[in-house]
Amino acid sequence: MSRIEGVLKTLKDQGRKALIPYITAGDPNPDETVGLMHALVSAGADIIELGVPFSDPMADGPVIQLACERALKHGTSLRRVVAMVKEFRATDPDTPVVLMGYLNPMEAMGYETFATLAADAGIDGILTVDLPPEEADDVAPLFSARDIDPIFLLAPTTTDDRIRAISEHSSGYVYYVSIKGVTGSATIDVDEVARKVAHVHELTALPVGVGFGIRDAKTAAAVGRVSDGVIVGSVLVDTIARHQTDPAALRKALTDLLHPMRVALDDLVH
Ligand SMILES: O=P(O)(O)OC[C@@H](O)[C@@H](O)c1c[nH]c2ccccc12
Repeated sequence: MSRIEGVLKTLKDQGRKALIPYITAGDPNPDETVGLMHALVSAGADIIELGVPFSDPMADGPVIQLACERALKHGTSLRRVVAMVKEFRATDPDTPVVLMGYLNPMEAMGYETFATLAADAGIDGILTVDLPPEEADDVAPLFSARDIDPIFLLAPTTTDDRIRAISEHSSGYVYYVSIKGVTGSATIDVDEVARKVAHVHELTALPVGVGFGIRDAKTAAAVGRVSDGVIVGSVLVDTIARHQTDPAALRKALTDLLHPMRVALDDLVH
């Protein structure tokens, strides 16, 4: 059983939901990332989604675009991101890390080299934003062969046939994108998400994580009620932007945001 499957199974047995924060590696600068990852775990993260900064992040809104710019300005390469996970892994053997990224840097490195380095660093899952699962036949097996879970996105417009095909290529969990549009959008319709996620659950046995548009504890709990986990990105990245120059204030601000989400999700158990 992979580290991701293990964590999700334990949570499910406890009736709890996964809290999956996203940050961009190298933002505000590469020296901060590993410390921020540990801070996220202390605040209640079950899995960390770590973004590989990219110059043309089509699926991202302005908040994460700027994070990518900050990280790239400081020379955050894919190789360096993998090294950050290795450093994190040395002191946290338990918390799964999902690397989230666009294909271009992985392709430039070579998928096989990337998969080998990722496995060696203790990366648990790889989410390739712009790899259509139909074209994943060549890439996903390189990850699976190294016990790395390939994770794919499902959108509100994804047809049933594609949901089935995508979940066949996936392990760990599938990521349901709650809205049409880019990351960091303001509002989500929780009832609509509930209907869609219930439908996805009928088509796949994998756990379903939901992301896009979750900015507060109340929404996290409402989405957690109908899914297996919530992914929270832009609101955290925005906080990083506002506290770039003060690492202590940054960690406190991140904790103040994330911990109430943990509490709200765990309150669902009762
Ligand atoms: O930022 P939001 O709206 O909270 O959504 C999570 C999201 O940031 C994270 O999972 C993510 C960042 N970049 C992405 C690109 C595609 C899919 C998902 C992502």
